[in-house]
Amino acid sequence: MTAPPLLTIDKLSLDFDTRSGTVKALEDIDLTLNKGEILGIVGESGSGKSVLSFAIMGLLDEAAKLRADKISFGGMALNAKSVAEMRGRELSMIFQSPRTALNPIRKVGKQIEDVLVRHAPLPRKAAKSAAIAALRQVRIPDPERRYNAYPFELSGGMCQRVMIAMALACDPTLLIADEPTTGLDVTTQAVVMDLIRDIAAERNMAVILITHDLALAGEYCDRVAVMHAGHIVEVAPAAQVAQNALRHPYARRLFAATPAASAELEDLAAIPGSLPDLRGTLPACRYMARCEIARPDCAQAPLPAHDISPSHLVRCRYCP
Ligand SMILES: Nc1ncnc2c1ncn2[C@@H]1O[C@H](COP(=O)(O)OP(=O)(O)OP(=O)(O)O)[C@@H](O)[C@H]1O
Repeated sequence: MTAPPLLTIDKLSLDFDTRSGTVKALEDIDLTLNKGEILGIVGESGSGKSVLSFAIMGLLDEAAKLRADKISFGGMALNAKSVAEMRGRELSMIFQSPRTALNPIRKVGKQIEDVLVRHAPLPRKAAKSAAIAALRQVRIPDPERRYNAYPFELSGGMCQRVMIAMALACDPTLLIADEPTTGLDVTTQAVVMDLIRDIAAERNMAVILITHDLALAGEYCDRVAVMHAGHIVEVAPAAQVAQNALRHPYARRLFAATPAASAELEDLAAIPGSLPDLRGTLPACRYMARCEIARPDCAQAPLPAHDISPSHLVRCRYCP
């Protein structure tokens, strides 16, 4: 018998009420994540990757209107109360720009200690050695000395490792990593991604990797979900990325715009057209205005879900 998924999301939609109208940021999101699995969520800027992770983490602002048939984590319904209890413990998140996420005037070791004291919870006395162990686990050389460093004394890659140490301090079951390698040079990106992958494997921790970079997701993830304008348009085993076997016209464009193992934002801009305005009336397929195979009935709901295999799903009426 197969184990139930760690995370299940059924029919999640998210609107933001703004002065200029309702932004339909996410619609009909279905997603599962297994224990220990690494799932990449890929799409260009504005496709909804971050708001989806904020929805899972319960970090949405008051203008957000979230609806879902089901969001469950570890067999429990995730609601405002349960997610607040799990955040920082079972559920953890790292963001891009580690330098701005860290407190500039507090030693990095103390910042890890703060997390341990608040969430583990550990007494302050025991937290110092645990913080040093956490620095060692993210392969920071000479962790006893680095415990006393301020963020400005560390490189961007080291700061990101400190952020990872903080996120992992309470041994989460799910880590959401939102563009964790943005702003890092290519070698440091690989070091940080190898670290996340290795720790995930050691701890059987699930990871959601949010990225613009389809090649990176293909390399480090087990499965990849491609997002466009608030829809998940394709979910496939990551091996399909390297084999250029994604089917959705947008996913194929995204692949074509990924020149080698590292796509830059500018390369992704090579996809023709732009994201639709998410306020007002939208066609069922939000990609149709940019799509070379669209037909008039692509505007009609429902947006079909087409199973290529049990692990490969595409939401497109006409892709082969
Ligand atoms: N608080 C908010 N109020 C109104 N609209 C919002 C709000 N937060 C996000 N949005 C909209 O939701 C959509 C998805 O945004 P999101 O930040 O999740 O995209 P993204 O794919 O993560 O982009 P990026 O890669 O640039 O971070 C965008 O159209 C954005 O403008």
